[in-house]
Amino acid sequence: MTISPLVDQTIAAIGPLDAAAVAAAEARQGVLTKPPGSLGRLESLSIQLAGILGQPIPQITGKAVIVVAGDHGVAAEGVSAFPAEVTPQMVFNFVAGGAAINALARHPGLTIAKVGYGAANIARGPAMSREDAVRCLEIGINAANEQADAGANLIAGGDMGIGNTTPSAAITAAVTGADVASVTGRGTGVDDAGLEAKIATIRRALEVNQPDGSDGMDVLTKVGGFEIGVLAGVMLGAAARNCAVVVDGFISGAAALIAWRLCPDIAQRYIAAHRSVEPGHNVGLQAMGLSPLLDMEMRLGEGTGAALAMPIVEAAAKCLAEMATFTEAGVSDGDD
Ligand SMILES: Cc1cc2ncn([C@H]3O[C@H](COP(=O)(O)O)[C@@H](O)[C@H]3O)c2cc1C
Ligand SMILES: O=C(O)c1cccnc1
Repeated sequence: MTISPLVDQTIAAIGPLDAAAVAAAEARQGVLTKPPGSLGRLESLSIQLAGILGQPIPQITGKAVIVVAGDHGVAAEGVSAFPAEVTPQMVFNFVAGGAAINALARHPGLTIAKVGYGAANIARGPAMSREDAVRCLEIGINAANEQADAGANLIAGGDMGIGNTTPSAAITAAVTGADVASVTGRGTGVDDAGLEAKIATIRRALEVNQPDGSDGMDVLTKVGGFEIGVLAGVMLGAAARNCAVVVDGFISGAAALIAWRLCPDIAQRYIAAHRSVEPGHNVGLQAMGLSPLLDMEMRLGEGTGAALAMPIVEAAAKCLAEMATFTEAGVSDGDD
């Protein structure tokens, strides 16, 4: 399948994990001064990181959260508890440093890479043209490359886009085959009637568009969104640079599903940060074989869950790097 030279090259650069680094990290975990396995998921995380970064003792050299905003024509169907104007208003808030993600990752900066004035209403037709979908992926790849060039090797995406839990649910249903009702939540907080109407809107979007859930480009074009496409590109770009991809909440999870359909090997480079309150998030994570690190009962997006999980990933790397071995510390191991 050919998407564009940049996207094709990026996908081709994403291979399986570095097996030698994985084996070395695994062996080292076995001789550090602790009962085997006692650091639980910190151990498996450190081993996964070794494989992703291609380093027997992986080092996090920099972190980045790339927040992407997009408007959604489907907001006109009343699927959100908030009006679409909130999206650009929140972009100003991000730049001013006043959003939740600013409190967790304090380095505001704005890049303008406009795809268009919002995705079209998916309840009536496709979200975007194929050209726009390609452009989204390329913008994301370039953004990830910029961060990797600046030294980041732990990269997350974050989203802002009123209405975007609707395409995210449509994507999750299309890719996983799950029933729409099981992957649709209240987003910003729609009431019971709003939730029923939202489910009906998502069913309509899938009926009208008939996305092929095995084809990431088809899903993005028909029931995606601009920020979701850019986030999928960020993930592809980061993975191609041997960076770890920290997956945030429901919208990032939907983007991760699209990138996974474009490149199945990428899932090994995903670290699921947290379990969103949105029920579809866990469905998507499970389809990719991922288990989230945290359950903070969050449902915000913006990369907030990913930012919270990053110190845990760093802790995993530090334990592997900095702990003494039984021999070094003169501590008797279990065989003595
Ligand atoms: C003030 C505000 C800040 C946000 N930051 C992220 N979201 C999140 O909520 C929205 C998705 O929910 P729905 O599909 O129900 O519209 C997205 O903008 C998402 O980024 C926010 C929402 C609001 C209102
Ligand atoms: O899980 C998320 O990322 C999420 C959930 C609800 C609304 N916005 C984002």
